[in-house]
Amino acid sequence: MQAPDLPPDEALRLATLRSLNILDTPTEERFDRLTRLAKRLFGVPIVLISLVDAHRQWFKSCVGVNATETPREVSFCGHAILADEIFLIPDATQDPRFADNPLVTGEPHIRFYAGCPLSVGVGGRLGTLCLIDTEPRQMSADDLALLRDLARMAEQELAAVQMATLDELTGLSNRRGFMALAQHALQWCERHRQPATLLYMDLDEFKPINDRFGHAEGDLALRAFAQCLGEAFRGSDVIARQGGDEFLVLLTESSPEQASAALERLRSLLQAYKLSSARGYALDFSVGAVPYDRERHATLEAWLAAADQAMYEAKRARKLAGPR
Ligand SMILES: Nc1nc2c(ncn2[C@@H]2O[C@H](COP(=O)(O)OP(=O)(O)OP(=O)(O)O)[C@@H](O)[C@H]2O)c(=O)[nH]1
Repeated sequence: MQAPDLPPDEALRLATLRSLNILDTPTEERFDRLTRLAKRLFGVPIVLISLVDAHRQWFKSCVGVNATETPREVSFCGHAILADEIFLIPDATQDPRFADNPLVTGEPHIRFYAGCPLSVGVGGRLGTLCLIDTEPRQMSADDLALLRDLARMAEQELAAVQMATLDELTGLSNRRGFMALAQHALQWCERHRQPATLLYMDLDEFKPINDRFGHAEGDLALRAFAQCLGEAFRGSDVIARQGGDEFLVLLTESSPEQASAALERLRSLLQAYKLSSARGYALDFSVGAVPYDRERHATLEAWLAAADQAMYEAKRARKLAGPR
């Protein structure tokens, strides 16, 4: 048996998959409708929407099997996500990569497999819509086109899941997306005994920008701030717009000193933006920076509350100090 290789973009692929916060969620009619439809149209006993996680494939939707996941190393879908085209195995018993695969020699006795990769944006191939039969079979050009069409519909549903985690104005994660990504990032830091710092930021004097220059200018300012965040922090940091003029950054593998250095970078970028854009206002912010402490922060929510409180105190101190 040949276990599937890892795709070159595995890290981005897994980050995208996890940011959807879809793994281990309950069944949903919008996905089940597609697998049922494919089962009827192709007359196969098994159809799956399979998402390929680090060590397993997990089924967002499945008809014809009771399992909800299998190890990645025995999965056909692990192979199917390595290329853009449909991965077709007319008879697994005749294919040296699969003839002794336990899913072929045992339940569910796979003979035929056709998996169309599913992508969302540029995040890589997250999984497949796949057809499985216990008899060998072939696919016509029309069959292949139909499977592709159904896969595009599954991708649209996945994209809708992704949209629910994004902030439309800035393109950053929204709070929901942040909670999902931050949970994974924090677990990673815990496992690898790495420090992490949470930044809770609120723009200063943002309302006057709206009031003086209009809401559209306020939107532009929020987008400019988001852009500076993206440049100041690492690609692996979790950056989100919490709502209104509040932003969150979770810095992983970062000491408090490294977090301070990143904040200094951000202030320099904002200063440069002010000078180059000449829009008649500055973008400044108050921040609460709280290093992760497993004793004090039992949950992500508790950590966020501590950073919110620290931000509030920083803002109050700034207001007491008067205009700068
Ligand atoms: N343009 C724009 N404005 C927004 C958006 N969301 C929230 N706001 C405005 O952001 C402002 C946030 O209020 P505050 O945080 O109290 O304003 P502030 O002037 O920064 O106050 P301080 O934080 O005390 O300095 C409100 O006026 C909201 O109407 C948005 O998506 N676009």
